[in-house]
Amino acid sequence: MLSAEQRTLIKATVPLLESGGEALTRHFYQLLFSEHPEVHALFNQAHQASGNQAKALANAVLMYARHIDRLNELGPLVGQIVNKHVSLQILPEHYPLVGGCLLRAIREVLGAELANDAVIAAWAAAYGQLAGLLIGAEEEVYARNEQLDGGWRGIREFRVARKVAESEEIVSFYLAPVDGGALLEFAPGQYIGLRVVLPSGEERRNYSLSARGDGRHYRISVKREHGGRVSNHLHDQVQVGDVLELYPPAGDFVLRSSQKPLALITAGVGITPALAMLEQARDSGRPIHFIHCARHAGVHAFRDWTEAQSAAYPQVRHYFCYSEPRDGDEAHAEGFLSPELLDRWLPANRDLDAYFLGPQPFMAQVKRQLRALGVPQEQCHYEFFGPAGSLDA
Ligand SMILES: NC(=O)C1=CN([C@@H]2O[C@H](COP(=O)(O)OP(=O)(O)OC[C@H]3O[C@@H](n4cnc5c(N)ncnc54)[C@H](O)[C@@H]3O)[C@@H](O)[C@H]2O)C=CC1
Repeated sequence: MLSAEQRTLIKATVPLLESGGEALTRHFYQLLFSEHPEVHALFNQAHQASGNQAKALANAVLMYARHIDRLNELGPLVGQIVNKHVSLQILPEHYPLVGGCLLRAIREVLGAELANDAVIAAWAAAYGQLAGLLIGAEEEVYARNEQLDGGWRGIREFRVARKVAESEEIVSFYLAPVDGGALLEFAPGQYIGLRVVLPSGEERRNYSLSARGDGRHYRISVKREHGGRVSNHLHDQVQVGDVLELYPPAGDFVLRSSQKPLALITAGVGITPALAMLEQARDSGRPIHFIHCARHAGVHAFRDWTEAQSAAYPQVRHYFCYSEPRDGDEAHAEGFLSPELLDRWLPANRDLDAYFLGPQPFMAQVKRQLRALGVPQEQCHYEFFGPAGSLDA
């Protein structure tokens, strides 16, 4: 338990973290990777290079410091972190490594005067409290996943049963457990954790489950990322019959129970979780507005499938928008998604549930546009692939 004095010291560091938070976390990651190279695999190096991971940690630390008196008001943040950690198999032994480097980084970036012994001790206590909270919540999930039918803890081997090209840059993998056992059920919108060992070392990634599944396979659909170590490995090296190592499904970007009209608005590879969501929602009979933005038809994955869904289910409407159409490409509109298009494609009654996913500038725009169109903000849901960020900056 933190003392009142320690809480005061923590709160006093909030403005410092706000102005220098990212410098602090960047320094922290440098320390962490130089002192504990074994944790490299737990962090996607592309997110590292872009600075997103440092921003996300800065944001989390800041939120925690701001709410130190009322941790129950942290909202979805703790759940989001727990889900990410579980999907990458973060374990109790990782916390002291992170904690030690974080405290050192605070001291070195703020300087000995600002980060004096009392401040460091307060942060050590706060970190210990946060770590205890997360370790407890994560163990609950690990234990539950292990006990559920078809569940498991840690790694389970899956064999690639099918590999299907979905567009010029997205490939689906159908994965069946090598042990032939049952499959843990998941909620559409969730992702699995994948561990691969490459010549350059171990890597872990999350991939959304892109189909509701047949109870025997999970499906992931992977976009080839320029320079992406894991996506290029999956595209080029992994073939039918090969074995991949998975951690159980996780994630809280899932459909909330509702009968209101549903808008699934995606761009690029962000379409993947929305496919499974559409499958889940279509059986309920609620109206579904499936809006997808792609650069052009060549990279528009699952077009045939989406069209077949709206042909088979009258309550499903689909709209495609191409930002860089090639000659002969046909779509419902061209350019980026605009307020006018959304206005036209969404039902006139704006009391709907919207789930959107795509590149960050796209999500920021959709969020603003939905608000302007009068969709209640608490009915708008989105997720970041990789470290959480902010759409409001
Ligand atoms: N939620 C998340 O965190 C997601 C992140 N991404 C990341 O975004 C990157 C690009 O994803 P791709 O599938 O290659 O998408 P992309 O680059 O093919 O773009 C798809 C569509 O997004 C829209 N879009 C792109 N930039 C926009 C902008 N500035 N404003 C408004 N709309 C815009 C356009 O309609 C475009 O056709 C990837 O590196 C991926 O990892 C992708 C999907 C989800």
